[in-house]
Amino acid sequence: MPLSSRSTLTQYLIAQRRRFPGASGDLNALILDVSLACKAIARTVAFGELADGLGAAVNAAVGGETNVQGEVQKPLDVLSNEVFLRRNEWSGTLAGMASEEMEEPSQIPAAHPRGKYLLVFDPLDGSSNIDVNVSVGSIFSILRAPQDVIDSGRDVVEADFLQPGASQVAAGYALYGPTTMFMLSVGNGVAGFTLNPNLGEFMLTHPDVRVPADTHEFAINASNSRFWEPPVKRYVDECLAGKTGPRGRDFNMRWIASMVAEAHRILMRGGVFMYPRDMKDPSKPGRLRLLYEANPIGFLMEQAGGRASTGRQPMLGVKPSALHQRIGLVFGSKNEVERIERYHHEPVTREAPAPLFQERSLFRD
Ligand SMILES: O=P(O)(O)OC[C@H]1O[C@](O)(COP(=O)(O)O)[C@@H](O)[C@@H]1O
Ligand SMILES: [Mg+2]
Ligand SMILES: [Mg+2]
Repeated sequence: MPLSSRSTLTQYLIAQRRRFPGASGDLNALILDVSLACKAIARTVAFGELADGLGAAVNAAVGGETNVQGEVQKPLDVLSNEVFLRRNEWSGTLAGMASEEMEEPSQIPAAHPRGKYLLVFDPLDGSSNIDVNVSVGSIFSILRAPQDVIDSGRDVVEADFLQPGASQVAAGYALYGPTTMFMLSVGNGVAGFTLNPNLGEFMLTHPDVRVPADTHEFAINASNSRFWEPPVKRYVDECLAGKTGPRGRDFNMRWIASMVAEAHRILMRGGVFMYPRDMKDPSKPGRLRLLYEANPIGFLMEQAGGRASTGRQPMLGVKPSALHQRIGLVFGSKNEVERIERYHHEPVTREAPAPLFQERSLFRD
C-alpha cells in the first residue's frame, strides 16, 4: 500500500519493515510504545496548570530535587520520565533504558520479558520553558544491546550504552508545540507525523524531510559569548556583520532555549544551531548531553541531509565515555556546519583575525 498523508505511524513502520524481510517487528513495537509515551506526555503538557496532581506547582522544583546533572527537576521532568519507563518496560523489546533523569541505567524488572534494544531518552527537553507555554519535547535514541546482554539476559550496565551515534538503529523526538509532532528516522531518511487529536493517531504529514544545505539563520545563546572559543566568535561575528562583512549577506538569529524546538525549525526550513564547547565551566565540555540529546538529533540531521558536529569532528563518530557525558554541539544546514568545522581547524592567527572579530564585534568581552 503506498504511503500518503492519511497513513498512520503504524503503516509507515510496516512499510519500513519490508526493507528487512527477516525482521521480528520488535523495533516497530518499541517505536510504537515510545510514541504512546509521547502521546501521554503531550496530554499532560497540554493541560498545563490544570494537569491532575500537578496543579499550580506544574513548574515548581520537585521539593528542591536535582537530577544527576545537578539541575533542578520539575514535576513534568519526573512525570515524563515515569511515563517513558512504564510505557516501555513491558514490551519485551528492551534490555534496558537510560535517561537524563536517572543516574544509573534502569533495568527491565525480572518479571518482564527482556529484548535486544536499549532505549535512551531525554523525557522532557526545554523544561524551563513549560511555565511560559513555549514548545518542549521528548528526545529518544534506540541502540542495539551488546550481544552478550541479548544472549545472557543479564542486567545492563553503563558501558553497554557507550556506543557512538552512528550505531543508532533509530532516533527521534516528539515536539509538544501548537501541534504535537513525532519526528523519526529508522536509518532511511526522516519522516514527520502530526498528531490528529480527534483520532489520537500520528499521521504521516512530512514523508521525506530534507534540511537545505544553505541558510541565513543561526541560533546560539549569545549571553555566553565571552566564553566562546575563537572559531565560534569568528563565525557569529561574520554572521552579525551581514551584508557589510565577509559573508556578504544578512543573517537572522533565533534562540528558543528548547533544543528540540530549534532542531524542529531547522529540519523544517534549515538553519544552524550551536551550543559549542566554551570556557564557562572547565568541568563541563559543553552544555548538552551526548547520548540523549546530541546523538539522536545528530542522527536526524544527517538522515535529512544536514550535518551534526562537535565543531571539531562529526558527532556520530564520537565514542562516548560516560552515560551523562556533555559535549559541544553544532548542527543544521550542511554548508554552515562545515564552515564552522573549518574555522575550528584553521590556526588562530592574532595578526589576521576575522575582519570583525576584534574591532566591531557586537559580542566583545
Ligand atoms: O539556558 P540555556 O543556555 O538557554 O540552555 C537551553 C538549553 O538547555 C536545554 O533546555 C537542556 O535540556 P533539558 O531541559 O532537558 O535540561 C536545551 O533544550 C536548550 O538548548
Ligand atoms: Mg534536554
Ligand atoms: Mg530534559
